[in-house]
Amino acid sequence: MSNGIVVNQLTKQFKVHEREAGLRGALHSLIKRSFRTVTAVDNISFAIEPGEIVGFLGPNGAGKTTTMKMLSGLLHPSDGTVDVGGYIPFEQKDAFKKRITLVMGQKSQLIWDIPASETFLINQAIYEIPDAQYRETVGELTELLELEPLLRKPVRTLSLGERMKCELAASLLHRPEIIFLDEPTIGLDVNMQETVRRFIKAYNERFNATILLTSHYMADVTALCKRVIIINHGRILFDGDLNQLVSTHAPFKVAKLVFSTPVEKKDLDRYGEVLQYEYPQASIQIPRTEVSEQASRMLADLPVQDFTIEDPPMEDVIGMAFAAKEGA
Ligand SMILES: Nc1ncnc2c1ncn2[C@@H]1O[C@H](COP(=O)(O)OP(=O)(O)OP(=O)(O)O)[C@@H](O)[C@H]1O
Repeated sequence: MSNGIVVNQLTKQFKVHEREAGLRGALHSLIKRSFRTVTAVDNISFAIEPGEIVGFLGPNGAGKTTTMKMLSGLLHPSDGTVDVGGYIPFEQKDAFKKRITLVMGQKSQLIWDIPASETFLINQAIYEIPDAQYRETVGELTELLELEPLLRKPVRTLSLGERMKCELAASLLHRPEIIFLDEPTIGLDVNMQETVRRFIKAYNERFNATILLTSHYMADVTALCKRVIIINHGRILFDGDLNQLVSTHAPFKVAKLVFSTPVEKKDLDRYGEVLQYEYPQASIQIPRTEVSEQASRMLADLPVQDFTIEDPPMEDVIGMAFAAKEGA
């Protein structure tokens, strides 16, 4: 059975009730209701191969959550078709629900006043997980996520990061092969983000799970996703290799230098565009094709104490991709 996803010309429109401003408007809208149509997802198509981890990126309100809800069967599409692991999600078949999961960083399925281990038991019953498989999976997840000290505490006493780890475990007890992760690291500190990221990668490798992930943290995307789909105003702006996105929209790298003695700013201009210079540090933007030549010149000519070459921040690359499309 395939774990792939095929989305074809998918659209979702919401009808939103519009109320006129002020008391008069409020009274008027009681008598005559007017509606506006919001197109949250606008004719998108893509396919995801079994075992792929794809980053689903875009600004607030772009249509990411609405798409994930349609893929997991919580929302009915207005138009178009969706095939997730061979199922039509909105039919909500039990066999489909056993193969997928949707984790939303901003929402919790754990019951607040009882320990996470008891929510696990509820999920065991809901997903009809046989005892032996349940014990084995809980054991694996407990080890991978270091849950041992957390499982018996009431959920309300856990930190945000601890709760997210339990949340992931609860969502994965039935070993779904297709996973929708909507901001799984939101609000977590850097160490916990890293733990969750490592876990997602390990789960993907262990079960060859297909994963669609949204995150506003670019470190999640660069660590986990070879491919990204960028969406804005419900439409796909880019679908492809992350490296290709970077080289198309940011055809340069940034050299970061630390000097042992001061240098003149004008002496830096000849290597590229100086983004910032305040002794002892400088950042210089260099076209990708010239990086090795300029790097060896700088190391030979300047009193360099420390030197690194970096890609521009992903946030900037995505900003450039948006700007290029909107200007096109
Ligand atoms: N139930 C709804 N009723 C009306 N409009 C909605 C509904 N759900 C979403 N929308 C609208 O659809 C658009 C897309 O929203 P969606 O939540 O899918 O965006 P998103 O990309 O997930 O954003 P974020 O990063 O903020 O979570 C927004 O304009 C939103 O206001």
